Amino acid sequence: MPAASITTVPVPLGDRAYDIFVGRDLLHEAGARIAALGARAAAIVTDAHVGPLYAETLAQSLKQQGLRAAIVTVPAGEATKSYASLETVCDAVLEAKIERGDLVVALGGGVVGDLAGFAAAVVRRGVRFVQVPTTLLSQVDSSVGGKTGINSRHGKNLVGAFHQPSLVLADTALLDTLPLREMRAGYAEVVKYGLIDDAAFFAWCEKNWQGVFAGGPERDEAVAQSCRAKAAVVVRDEREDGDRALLNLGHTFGHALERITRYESARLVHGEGVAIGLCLAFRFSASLGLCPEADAARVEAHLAATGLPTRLAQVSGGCGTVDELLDAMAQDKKVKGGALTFILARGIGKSFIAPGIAVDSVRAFLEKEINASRP
Ligand SMILES: NC(=O)c1ccc[n+]([C@@H]2O[C@H](COP(=O)([O-])OP(=O)(O)OC[C@H]3O[C@@H](n4cnc5c(N)ncnc54)[C@H](O)[C@@H]3O)[C@@H](O)[C@H]2O)c1
Ligand SMILES: O=C(O)C(=O)C[C@@H](O)[C@H](O)[C@H](O)COP(=O)(O)O
Ligand SMILES: [Zn+2]
Repeated sequence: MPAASITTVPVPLGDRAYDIFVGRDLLHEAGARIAALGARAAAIVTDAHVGPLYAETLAQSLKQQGLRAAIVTVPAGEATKSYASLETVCDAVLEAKIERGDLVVALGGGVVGDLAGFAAAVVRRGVRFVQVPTTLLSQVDSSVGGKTGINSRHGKNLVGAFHQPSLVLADTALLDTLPLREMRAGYAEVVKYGLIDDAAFFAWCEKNWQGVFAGGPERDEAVAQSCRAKAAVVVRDEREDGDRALLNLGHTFGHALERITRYESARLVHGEGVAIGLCLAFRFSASLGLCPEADAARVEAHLAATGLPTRLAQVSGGCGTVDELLDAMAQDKKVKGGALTFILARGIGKSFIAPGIAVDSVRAFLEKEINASRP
């Protein structure tokens, strides 16, 4: 049998440089790659869905390399990015006697990665961590770039730290067990890279999305290309002093919806918020005369074709009032001097950072969007 092909994406961040490996069946050989980091023990943090599927394979692979491995399991879902779960994970990592030279290994989606990464950032004032992302979203986005954190009742990801992983192992075969809803959610972040600055990649997505979902070679290609795109931005601007904010395309609206739906995964998951947010960002840009209406329509048509929500009316249990949406957006991390910053677009692949957006123009746009969706 020919060896499965593995793509390596370097993230050259000086003394925080690391590699992302993308390919099928990386989990079985994960122990050797992780052991090469020189730790003696690892705390594998996972969730209640992923743990039973993959944690034992990873633990065995680590043990074969002579590492001590403990497994810490948290509940699945966005509500787990909380102060309470942070305490649970930090205590469990300490209980497992993980030293500074050891590792926290995040085995799961973005929820586990963000939570475990933040625990690693603060336990003993910083231990190293490895990302083993198991959702499409975490393989193409959250495992790369070092943003870690939890949610607050005030808003998404408002408590956190930049803490880069030491290694990312994206085993695309693990996505074979991912529910379709979560595959779609992750796909919204794939499309985002095309919309930011790569119109050719967006066109590739329109043509190849079914292969990505089905697990053909297109899946590995989409994951590797997304990681290359994200790594390039992170290397330019690790701590979001400038360009990195482009990765927030669709998120000012999306994060507001996640707060309004109280981080209840049954109502809305992050990628669905991003899908609606991407469409809103393009329609808002069109309403300001910045972007052709046809481009906004093309974005919506593609996301809708994959089964993603694209309109506020599709938020289960309601999207809240305009005032509630604006109130949630006021806590966005891109706010400067009280003014909103949006990522807007002059067209597909032509996104830009737009500071100082008047609240009144956002209000008028949202009123129109909400009224348009009334029966
Ligand atoms: N740090 C970053 O840069 C960054 C980037 C994007 C998103 N995020 C964050 O990531 C989170 C969303 O991550 P997500 O979409 O991966 O959600 P998630 O972690 O909640 O995972 C989605 C669901 O899929 C299940 N699951 C995971 N892998 C599976 C597998 N292989 N087989 C079967 N089930 C599996 C999980 O248990 C969960 O129920 C949000 O909190 C978001 O804010 C962070
Ligand atoms: O890595 C980034 O930078 C991103 O903005 C990627 C986003 O997809 C991700 O959802 C991120 O967590 C949002 O960051 P935040 O700073 O707005 O919380
Ligand atoms: Zn995101």
